[in-house]
Amino acid sequence: MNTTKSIELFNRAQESIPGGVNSPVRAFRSVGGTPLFIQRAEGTYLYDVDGNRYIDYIASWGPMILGHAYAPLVKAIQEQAVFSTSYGAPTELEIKMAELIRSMAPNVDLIRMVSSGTEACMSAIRVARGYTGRNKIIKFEGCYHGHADSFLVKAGSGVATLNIQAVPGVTASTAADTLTCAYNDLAAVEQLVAENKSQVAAIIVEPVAGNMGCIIPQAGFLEGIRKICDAEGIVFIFDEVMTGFRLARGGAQEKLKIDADLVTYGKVIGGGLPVGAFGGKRKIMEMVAPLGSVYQAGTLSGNPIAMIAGYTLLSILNEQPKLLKELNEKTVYLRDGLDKVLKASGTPYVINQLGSMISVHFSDKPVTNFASAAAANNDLFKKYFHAMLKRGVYLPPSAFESWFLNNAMQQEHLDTTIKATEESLKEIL
Ligand SMILES: Cc1ncc(COP(=O)(O)O)c(C=O)c1O
Ligand SMILES: N[C@H](C=O)CCC(=O)O
Repeated sequence: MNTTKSIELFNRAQESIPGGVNSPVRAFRSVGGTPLFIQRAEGTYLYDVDGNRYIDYIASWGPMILGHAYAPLVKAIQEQAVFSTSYGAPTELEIKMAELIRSMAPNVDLIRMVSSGTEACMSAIRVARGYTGRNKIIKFEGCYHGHADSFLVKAGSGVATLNIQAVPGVTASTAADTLTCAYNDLAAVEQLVAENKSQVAAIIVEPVAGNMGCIIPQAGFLEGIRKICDAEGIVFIFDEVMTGFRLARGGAQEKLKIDADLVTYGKVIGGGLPVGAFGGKRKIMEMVAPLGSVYQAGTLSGNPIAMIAGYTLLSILNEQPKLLKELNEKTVYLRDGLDKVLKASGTPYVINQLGSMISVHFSDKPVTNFASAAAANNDLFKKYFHAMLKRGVYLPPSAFESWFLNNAMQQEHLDTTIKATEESLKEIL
C-alpha cells in the first residue's frame, strides 16, 4: 500500500499542529504507523490522498449513519449555504429541529443547541448542579463525555488510548468533584452515593459505551441507577452523543426502555457538522438562561448549515424506520461472520454488539467494563488493525473505540470485512 503522500502530509502537519492532528485519536499513537490523510469520502468508502480506498468503520465516530456525502444532505447544505452561513439571531430552522427531536426522543421537553458533544455534556452537568444545588457528579471509568475538565477523570477514548492517568491543567478540586466507578457495577454506584449522601448532582453515563470499545449495559445496571437517582434526587444524564438516533429512532432511551432526566447529543444530530445539544425534563431545563440563571451560550449555536444537515438526516431516519432496522441487521450479519472466522482461528475473542455499534476484543473473558477492555490482548489488536487496513478496511485506530456501521454498506462490504478478518488472523496469529 503506497501512503507516501500521507507520510509527507503528516510530517508537514507536525510542524504546525500539535502531534499533527486536531484530535488525538486520529494520530494512530496506540496502533503505530502514520495516520492516513483523507481526501474525500462517498457512501461507505474513505479515499486517502494516495488514492487508496477503505471501507469505513469510523463513520466520523458515529454520524455517517446513511453513509458519506449522502445526496439529500449535500443538497440541503448547498441550498442553505446561499442564504449565508450564520446570523447570530434565531431562525425557524432551530424550532423545526427542536420540535423534530422532541417528537423522536423520549423525555425531551426543552432542548438547547450547542456546537459539540463536549459542550453538551459540560452544560448538562452545570444545569444538574444548578438544579440540585450539589457539586459532585458520578461518571464511569472508560466512559468519555468530551474534554471538559470535569470529565477528564478515568476517561475512555483518546485519554485511555494515550494512557493519560491525570490530565495536567485539570485542577485537583475539579477532579475531586468527579467520582468514578466501574461500568456495570451497580453496587459500587450505590456505595458511592451512600458515601456522598446529598452531594451528588448527577450521574452521567454512556447508555451503551463506545469509548472503551463497545460495552453493553448489563441487565439491571441502568435500571438500578434510575432507581437510585429517583430515591436520592440525582439527575440521571444519558450521554447519547454516539447512541442518539443511531441505536433507535429515540436513541438508547427508546432502545433500552429507560428514562433519562437529561440527554446529551452530538455529532449525529448535525449529520457530521459540528453540533451538539442538551435537553430533558422541563423542570430541569427551565434552569437554563434566559429562562433561568444557569448561564450557557454560543455564538454559532443553532448554526443554520448544521441545523439543515441535522434536520435532513433526522427527518429521513424518522420517516423511514426501515433504515435503522436494515443497519442493525447488517451489523448482526457482520457480527455472525466475524464470530465464525474468529472461532475458526482459535484465538480468544469477544464480540460486543448492540444496534450498529460493535467491537472485537482479543480476550478470553467477557468485556464488560474498562478493566476488562484494557486487560485484552491489545498488542494483537494493533496487528489486526494494520492487517485490516492493508486489506482496505479502516477500523478505529484503538481498541478503546467502538466501530460504527453505515447504511451505505452492502453485503459485499460486510463479506469483504469478514474475509479480510479471516486473512488477517492467518497473517498475525
Ligand atoms: C459519548 C461521547 N460523549 C461526548 C463526546 C464529545 O463530543 P465532541 O468530540 O463532539 O466534543 C464524544 C466524542 O467525542 C462521545 O463519544
Ligand atoms: N471517541 C471519540 C468520540 O467519539 C473519538 C473522536 C475524537 O475524540 O476525535
